[in-house]
Amino acid sequence: MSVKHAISRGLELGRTFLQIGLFKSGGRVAAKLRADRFRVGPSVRTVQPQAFLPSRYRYYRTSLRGLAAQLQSAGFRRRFAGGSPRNRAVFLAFGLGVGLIEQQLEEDRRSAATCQEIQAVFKKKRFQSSLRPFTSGYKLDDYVIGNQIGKGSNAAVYEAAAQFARPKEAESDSSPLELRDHEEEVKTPPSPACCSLRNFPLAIKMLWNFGAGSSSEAILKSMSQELVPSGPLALKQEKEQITLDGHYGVLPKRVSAHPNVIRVHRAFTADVPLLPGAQEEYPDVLPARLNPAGLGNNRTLFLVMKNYPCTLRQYLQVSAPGRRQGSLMVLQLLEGVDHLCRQGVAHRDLKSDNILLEFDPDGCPRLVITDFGCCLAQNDCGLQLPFNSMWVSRGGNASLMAPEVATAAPGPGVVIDYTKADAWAVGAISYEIFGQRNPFYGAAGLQSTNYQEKQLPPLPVRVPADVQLVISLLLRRNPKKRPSARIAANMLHLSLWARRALANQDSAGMRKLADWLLCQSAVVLLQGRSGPGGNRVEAELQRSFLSNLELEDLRAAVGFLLYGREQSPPPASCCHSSLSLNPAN
Ligand SMILES: Nc1ncnc2c1ncn2[C@@H]1O[C@H](COP(=O)(O)OP(=O)(O)OP(=O)(O)O)[C@@H](O)[C@H]1O
Repeated sequence: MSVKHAISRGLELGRTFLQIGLFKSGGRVAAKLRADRFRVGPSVRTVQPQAFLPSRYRYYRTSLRGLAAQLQSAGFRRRFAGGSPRNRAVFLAFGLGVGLIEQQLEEDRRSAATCQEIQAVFKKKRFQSSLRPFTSGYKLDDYVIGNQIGKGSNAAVYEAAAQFARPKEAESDSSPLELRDHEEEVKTPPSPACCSLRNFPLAIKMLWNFGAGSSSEAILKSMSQELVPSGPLALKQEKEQITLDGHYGVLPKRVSAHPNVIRVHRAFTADVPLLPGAQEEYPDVLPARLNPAGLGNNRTLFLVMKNYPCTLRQYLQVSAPGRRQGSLMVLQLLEGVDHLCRQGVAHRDLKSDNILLEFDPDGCPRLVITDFGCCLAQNDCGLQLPFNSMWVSRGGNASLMAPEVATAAPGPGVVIDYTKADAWAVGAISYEIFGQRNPFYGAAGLQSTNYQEKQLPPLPVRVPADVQLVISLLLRRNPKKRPSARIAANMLHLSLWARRALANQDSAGMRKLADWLLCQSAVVLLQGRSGPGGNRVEAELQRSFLSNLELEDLRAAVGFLLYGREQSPPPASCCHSSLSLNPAN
């Protein structure tokens, strides 16, 4: 080998190591794609695309660090530096490569530290529920119950009010409980629905009790999933103690408050009352005391929540969200799902009826995931459900069951992983948000068990390309190739707010992104300080993003976005690939 050849060989190796580092910066996916085109010489292990899948990727990163250390060690130096000019040349070139790797690693460390610091600042700012702490409301008599506002297959929901929850205007003294939302000026003109919400700011869900018996403990145990979104004071303390210590087993996991997840403020058992419409609409589930032919038990569970103006389904029947508003709605669902996922909960029954909707002071829809009756919230096993018998429930709504759930066959050792199942359902619901039929509904619709990705109908052209990309990735059959709710949410965040930082991704890309993150953090902190702006949907979303900031997830999101843009570059005349910062869009 000539000296010239040795130098070029050494530089090639140096470049190889550097490039692997840079690939990492562009995100695993972009790296994987570029790796297809990238090969090094025969004496060095060929870098295969799958090397960039998470575990292998980590292996390479660790190996790189080890290799860097090894190269710098005295023994290695002696071996190369002391030899012929050719060896010295190789060593120098290696040294150059290692220096660059070190530089890259240092940059990584700085970016990771920035993310951690930002996360720590925003984690401290916990989401405040709309109800102030209060001490009463643990019995049905504490509430005035109005009209029925909804009914499902397991419950009827009624509007309700309580002395301690009356609207702010009616208050002369400071009540122990009030709805914070009333503190804000609502800009929308008053409508009958709005008046009803003012008179009845709460909603009470009365579960139908067939088989749980009539003891409070048995009811709480058999309907325990409904308690997953309940706050720490939702159950009366003695009740909580019984359920925690008694032989009925422990309460399920409970998730912390989040702007896109329903909050159950009170949960109690009481005798089933005869509420408006009961005899006509659900006579069979009434107890014999109220209907001699009824099959229901005498007592049941009641949940007290905030009363929302409508469900997502009802809203979409009368409104067509624009491209930006639609994207914000999809993003909220992803944030809600990510919040559940992080706390080991899978909803398993996401559909537009189970998503409630209200408006922020700017009129932007705020989406709230509700009805946890089918959720998976195991105290120990996380999101993996042993599926050893056909009697194990996979969840609700078979049409929106992710392929890995719908196709699972029960058997010994079989486990269903729900980690990305709700994210898949968000992908399907996104079609409805953008004015399309849900492709998995109806006799002629696709089946999640056997659809092919190419059969998915196209979304309207007005849907931004990045959002189309997110939706198509969420509907990937293979959960390993599907982004998590967090990564999909990050993609939308970046598309909405980091367009400039994302443009021209190069070796300084991560630095640009880190700078943008710092600016964004400052803006969001200032918004929070300047009053009600902090309650706006966009501000809540930005806080969610920053409080969950992880470098790896961010890189994966960048990688997916770059991959999407590489696949279908936007026409020069339009900027549909990302969402303009102009809220008018
Ligand atoms: N907090 C609320 N505010 C306003 N309306 C609500 C609220 N909670 C529920 N509803 C209405 O009541 C309907 C039924 O509620 P929910 O979905 O919780 O009942 P369910 O019987 O558990 O439903 P499913 O048939 O999906 O199991 C909802 O679709 C919605 O229209």
